[in-house]
Amino acid sequence: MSKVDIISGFLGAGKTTLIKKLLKESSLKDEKVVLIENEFGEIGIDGGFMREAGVEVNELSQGCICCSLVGDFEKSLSEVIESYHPDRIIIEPSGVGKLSDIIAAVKNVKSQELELDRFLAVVDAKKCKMYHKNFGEFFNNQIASASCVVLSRTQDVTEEKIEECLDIVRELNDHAPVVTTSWDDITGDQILEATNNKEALEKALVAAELEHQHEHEHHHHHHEHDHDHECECGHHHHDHEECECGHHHEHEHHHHHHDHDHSHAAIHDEESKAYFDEDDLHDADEVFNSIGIETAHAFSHDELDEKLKVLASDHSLGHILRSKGIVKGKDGKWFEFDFVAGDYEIRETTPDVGGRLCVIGQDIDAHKIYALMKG
Ligand SMILES: Nc1nc2c(ncn2[C@@H]2O[C@H](COP(=O)(O)OP(=O)(O)OP(=O)(O)O)[C@@H](O)[C@H]2O)c(=O)[nH]1
Repeated sequence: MSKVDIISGFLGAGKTTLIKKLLKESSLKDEKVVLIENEFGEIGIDGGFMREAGVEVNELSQGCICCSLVGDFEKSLSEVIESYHPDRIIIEPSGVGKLSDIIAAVKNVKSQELELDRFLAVVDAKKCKMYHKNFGEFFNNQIASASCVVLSRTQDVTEEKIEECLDIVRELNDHAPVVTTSWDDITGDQILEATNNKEALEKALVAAELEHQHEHEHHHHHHEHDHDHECECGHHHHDHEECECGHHHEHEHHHHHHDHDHSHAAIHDEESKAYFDEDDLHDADEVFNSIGIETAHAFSHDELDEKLKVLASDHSLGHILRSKGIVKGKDGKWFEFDFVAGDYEIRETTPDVGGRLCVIGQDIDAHKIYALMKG
């Protein structure tokens, strides 16, 4: 029997950091664990880090999170069970994945060998309010469907900010225990202990089912009305479906009618209006885009710092929400960096097989970003 934990959280919330902490400091370290990551981005960055920690990583291809997830993901999950018979499977969905979709996909796997154990939403206390306003469709779904909510970066914010974050969480989810203590002050075991709540799990399953039904009905409606396509082969079918003719039909982006200048401002202005209409549901790849860059350039610390500053401040590049990477430095050094909605950090690290980075955001200008970050 393999238990399944899903660790969701918006872009850069701290999912990978939390998983590492749990694997190191909690009873999970004595279990045979397989991690499944579903990265939204062209280059897997975390894979290398996690392999260092001795965990199997099975990265799924990027793409439409909602639809392609189901095919690829269920197959991947079944394969993992058959090949490894792990005690536990930890699923780290893409930051823009909807938790209710992942839960539904896991429930779809017809295996007696699976038991859903916990669904976490990691919520960045620093960005909670802004994400709630601007990306509620994705962000709120993760919180609403969670059996436990773990706030991250609470050491960086005021008590008021934590309260504000709690209010947002409680508005969406009244059953999940919420961890508000800074991760530096508690052990992985304490966090894991807080997430062992069967009653919250039952309620989360019901909440996720409702969220999913809402999505599903919407998708049907959506597809029936404006997303059916006639393929060159003469077949009529929905977007995202691989036709028997082998053609994959890119969906059309009907939703990009937003005023870009307004939205550029929106992400930096907490009081601005929500980006989406409440009832208009989207797939992640209609809303977010990403670019992966491989580079052999050796960056000086200052140069990298300068480039990340530009990424944070130059709105003509688009709304940059997340970037991470490993790049070669000068004098045999290597750097890894993390950029989350305007905040970033650069750390020295050990050499890797090649420099690579990814940038994820909304309406991003891939050419400009490439020119900036390639080196
Ligand atoms: N000290 C501390 N660092 C945090 C916390 N949460 C996130 N971080 C840092 O934030 C950055 C992003 O964290 P990740 O764990 O990579 O976030 P993620 O959710 O896995 O990111 P994606 O996979 O890109 O969505 C890293 O530099 C972390 O060290 C926290 O609560 N405490």
